[in-house]
Amino acid sequence: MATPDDNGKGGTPCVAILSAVLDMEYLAAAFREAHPGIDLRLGEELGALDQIDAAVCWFPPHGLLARMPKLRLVQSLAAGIEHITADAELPRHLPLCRIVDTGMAAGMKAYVCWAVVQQHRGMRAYVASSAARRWEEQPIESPRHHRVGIAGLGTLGMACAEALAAIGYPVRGWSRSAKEALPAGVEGFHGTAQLDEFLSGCDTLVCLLPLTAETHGFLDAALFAKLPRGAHLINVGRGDHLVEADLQPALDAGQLSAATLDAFSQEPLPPEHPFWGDPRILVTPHIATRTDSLVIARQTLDNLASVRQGRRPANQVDLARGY
Ligand SMILES: NC(=O)C1=CN([C@@H]2O[C@H](COP(=O)(O)OP(=O)(O)OC[C@H]3O[C@@H](n4cnc5c(N)ncnc54)[C@H](OP(=O)(O)O)[C@@H]3O)[C@@H](O)[C@H]2O)C=CC1
Ligand SMILES: O=C(O)C(=O)CO
Repeated sequence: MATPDDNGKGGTPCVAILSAVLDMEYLAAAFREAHPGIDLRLGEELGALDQIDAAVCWFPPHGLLARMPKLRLVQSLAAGIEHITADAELPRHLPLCRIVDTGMAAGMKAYVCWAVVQQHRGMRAYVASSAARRWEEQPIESPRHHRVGIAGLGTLGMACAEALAAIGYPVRGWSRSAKEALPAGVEGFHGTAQLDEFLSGCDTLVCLLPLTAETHGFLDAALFAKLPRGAHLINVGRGDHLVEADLQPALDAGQLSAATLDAFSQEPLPPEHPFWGDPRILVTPHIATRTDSLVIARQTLDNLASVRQGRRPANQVDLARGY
């Protein structure tokens, strides 16, 4: 029988917020708002590990989850989960869930549309001409003539495809499996057999794949060679999708014209990294989108309640598939 304290979800939840790379204090208030009285553990204050029911993670310290014997749920605070599955000791029998959220999709749509338009319309030139008080037009090409391809037609890729089609770009998407229903103006491709055909029609290529064994190093010289000459690359997936050493040679050769990158193999991007200061490369510091803290807290607590009630939690990852 549920008590008022447990909100009908089976006892006061004990939730750990774990990260080896970020101060997670910012999430605490949202968890307390979502469940006043929650037993929250974070930072150095994890207490008895055998009391923890659920762990919310962003690059959790390796080996720690395996030392929580009563753990029932591993929750990524992000859409991606490779930062958790990289832990060789991850208890793989437990449900691992990720965040799926309309607010996150809205942020990604805004970033990707901005990234496409800023390059296609030459918007960066206006920053310079404005500073120099010059009234100077860049060439205006109709979006109808600029084909945008999205590798990864999942929650975020599909939202971006729909948004780009709505502002007039011919859009194509590539996924592992065939899509039965696609938004108007979006053409679908799937599997390795259709990859080359997909790439041949991408004046801008957006990477929105999850990072898996199959997609690691996806953006390499061989792939760039299959794009139309002068294509623009946008990587909002993960840094390790890109073979970083292959990017500047492709730009030097004119095979690519520009790159807008939000994710990097090493974050923060080290100060000596050659991408900094290259006028053809626009670097943003992994800010394409974020999830509202309260959404993370609510999805975690709902998922823990589901697990406690013997139900499948929402947005559980298929660990065999890797996403
Ligand atoms: N920069 C940022 O701020 C952020 C980056 N991200 C990144 O975006 C990624 C995508 O998120 P989301 O859309 O929610 O993920 P989803 O799991 O919803 O979608 C993944 C898509 O990739 C496709 N895919 C996976 N593996 C392959 C493959 N081997 N070949 C072809 N297609 C493949 C899937 O195909 P199918 O449909 O057939 O399953 C699916 O269409 C995240 O994993 C994360 O890395 C996410 C949020 C913020
Ligand atoms: O949700 C994700 O996977 C992110 O990268 C958020 O920054």
